[in-house]
Parts: sequence; C-alpha cells; structure tokens
Amino acid sequence: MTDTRLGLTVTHRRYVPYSHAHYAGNLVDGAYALALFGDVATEVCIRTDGDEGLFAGYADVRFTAPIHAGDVVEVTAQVTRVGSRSRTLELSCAVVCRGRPDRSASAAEVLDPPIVAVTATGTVVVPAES
Ligand SMILES: C[C@H](N)CC(=O)SCCNC(=O)CCNC(=O)[C@H](O)C(C)(C)COP(=O)(O)OP(=O)(O)OC[C@H]1O[C@@H](n2cnc3c(N)ncnc32)[C@H](O)[C@@H]1OP(=O)(O)O
Repeated sequence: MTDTRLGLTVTHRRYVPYSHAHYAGNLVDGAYALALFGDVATEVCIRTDGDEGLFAGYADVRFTAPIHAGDVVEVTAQVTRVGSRSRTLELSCAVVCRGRPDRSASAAEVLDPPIVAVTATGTVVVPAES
C-alpha cells in the first residue's frame, strides 16, 4: 500500500524584509533560504508525524539566483521518501514578486514565471512512534 505521506507538499510565502539585506545590492545571505526551509520542513513534520522534527542534513544545496530584500518568496517542501524515522524532502525557494526601484522606491511587480533561487534535498528525523 502506498504511504499517504509521500507527495505531501507544504508551501510558505514570505516577504523578505529590508532588515535582512546583507550584501551589496540588498542581497540576502544564503542561510536566509535555509532558515525558510527549516520552517516549511517543520510544518511537513507536524502534518506527517505530529511533531516538529529535527533537520538531520542537506544534500545538493544549489543557489541558482539571488534573493533580494523586498522580494516575496515561495518556499515549498515535498515528501519524496518516508523511512522509519527519516523523511526526505525536495525543497525549493522561488521569487514570486520583486521590487522595481528603477520605477519608484515602492514599485514592485509579480514575476511570471517565478525565479527559482534555491533548491535542495533535505532529511528530517522524527521521534519513533510511542
Ligand atoms: C525541521 C526542524 N523542526 C527545524 C530544524 O531545522 S532543527 C535544527 C537543526 N537540526 C538539529 O538541531 C538536529 C541535530 N541533530 C540531532 O538531534 C540528531 O542528529 C538527529 C535527531 C537528527 C538524528 O539522530 P538520531 O535520532 O540518533 O539518528 P539515528 O537513530 O542514527 O537515525 C534515525 C534516522 O535518521 C537518519 N539519519 C540520521 N542522520 C542523518 C543524516 N545526517 N542524513 C540523513 N539521514 C540521517 C537515519 O538514516 C535513520 O533513518 P531511518 O529511521 O532508518 O529512516
């Protein structure tokens, strides 16, 4: 029988505050996306196992495009493997809206299609069933 947790997808959206700008051009650091992956993975664990879980590791983290302060990002986690206590997740962070400071200080637009900025494979571990 197929495990109903396989394929479960959780999505979070977040506005990237200017207080998180870290590098030239209002770029945020790469760890910012990893923190968002931790949050979306936590909701996955709550939904699959009734526990926040713990991140055990990442494989194949790829930073494919910059994330800027003022972006709106969409972070997605999909369960691709269910082990005994481990769950493997495919993670992505895509920019769905972006500021247009060339137009005005507060101008911004929807990106269609979104720009995929970070992808990774992650493993979370949940407690054994009591
Ligand atoms: C999602 C969170 N809510 C948000 C976070 O980001 S938490 C913050 C960062 N993470 C941590 O602080 C966790 C620190 N690490 C630990 O506490 C432990 O290492 C662990 C709980 C993650 C694992 O320890 P333990 O329970 O002793 O592991 P094992 O009994 O050896 O293995 C259990 C299963 O987990 C698999 N596994 C263990 N380590 C890894 C790894 N580095 N990469 C991939 N998989 C790992 C192991 O294979 C077992 O899998 P199965 O149960 O057989 O499926």
